[in-house]
Amino acid sequence: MAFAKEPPHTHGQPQRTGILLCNLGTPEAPTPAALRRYLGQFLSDPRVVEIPKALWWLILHGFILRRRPKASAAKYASIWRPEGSPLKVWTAKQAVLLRGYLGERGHAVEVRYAMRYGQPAIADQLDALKAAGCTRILVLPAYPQYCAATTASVYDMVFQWGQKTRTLPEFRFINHYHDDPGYIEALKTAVLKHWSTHGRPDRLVMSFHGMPERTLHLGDPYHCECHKTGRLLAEALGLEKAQYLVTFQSRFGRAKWLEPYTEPSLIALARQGVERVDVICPGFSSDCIETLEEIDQEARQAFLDAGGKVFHYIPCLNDSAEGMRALADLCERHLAGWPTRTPPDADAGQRTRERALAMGATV
Ligand SMILES: C=CC1=C(C)c2cc3[nH]c(cc4nc(cc5[nH]c(cc1n2)c(C)c5CCC(=O)O)C(CCC(=O)O)=C4C)c(C)c3C=C
Ligand SMILES: [Fe+2]
Ligand SMILES: [Fe+2]
Repeated sequence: MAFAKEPPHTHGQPQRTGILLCNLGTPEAPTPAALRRYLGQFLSDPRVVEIPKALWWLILHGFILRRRPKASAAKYASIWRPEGSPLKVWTAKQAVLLRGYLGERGHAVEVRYAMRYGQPAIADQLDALKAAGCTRILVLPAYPQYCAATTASVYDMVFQWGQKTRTLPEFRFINHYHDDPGYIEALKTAVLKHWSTHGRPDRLVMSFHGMPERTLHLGDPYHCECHKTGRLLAEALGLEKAQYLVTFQSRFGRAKWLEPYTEPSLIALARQGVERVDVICPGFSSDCIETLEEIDQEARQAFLDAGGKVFHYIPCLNDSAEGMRALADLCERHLAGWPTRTPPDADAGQRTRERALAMGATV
């Protein structure tokens, strides 16, 4: 294998620090063709679908990629924004804001975002960070709970890039932050803000993305970490066990996934006479198809059709000041020992915030 040519090493080159915020990925457009490309790449990742390659290839190309792109495109069209897919719009804003928050604290860091599937690709953004003089890179997967399908898959991509690179930067990885006090506090604030205007529900449903149940038995910590997040958030809110529920959404295929499933749980609550539910999705760092369409549209309808009266969806942390502060704190701790400090440049932070505001951020 040939390594790409790099500029010759010279002493005294600038040694900068970069952060790469990595999210899942999203189609480039809400069209069947773009969905086919996106789903084709996503669902070919052996970290995501763990069944023998030849058999899965037949199922994926013979069935799934024939029907799902069209159905999914219609769902994406219902949540699409003028600037693009919500997942990408939020992730891009978070990267800009993270640089601003860290800049205000006196850390001079380059922050870029990347998508595990689609654009901007992790490899391209690592090249860009390297070209900008970053010799230290902190990788922040945008997933609070560790899961092999998501977190480890981001690492795979970074390692793949590393295998083709001669002069590797020093890497650090944030494995998870499911029990980080700042993250729990940010979720608590989001819920309390919602309740201060809308009052309290009969139940708070915390819905996390699902996984095949066998991955739990194979040792994936994801299920446990979702429950820990749920418990810590409930404790922070002073909720009793009967006042909240941890559920799993987005089941894919026929295998058993983690239970209880979100939508059937909501239907059961409605049938039990629970009038109002609030749903929050703490596993998603930004709103996306899974929250905006599956929860705020489909699950809402299912709850109301089953006799429920009031359904509130509490948005993800997105670009909220609380969420950004939690991410900045988390990064700051993981940057410890790296020479990122410059004299505090409040103006740089302010300029970055202005850029984020120009992009429509709400902070
Ligand atoms: C086998 C299939 C899937 C596994 C396993 C899976 C795990 C998983 N996914 C997320 C986060 C997201 N998933 C999103 C979309 C999405 N997920 C799957 C399938 C699996 N996910 C599909 C097919 C899709 C696309 C939408 C659809 O066609 O239904 C998204 C949103 C992307 C967006 O563009 O908005 C996120 C985020 C986690 C955290 C996870 C395991 C823990
Ligand atoms: Fe998913
Ligand atoms: Fe979904």
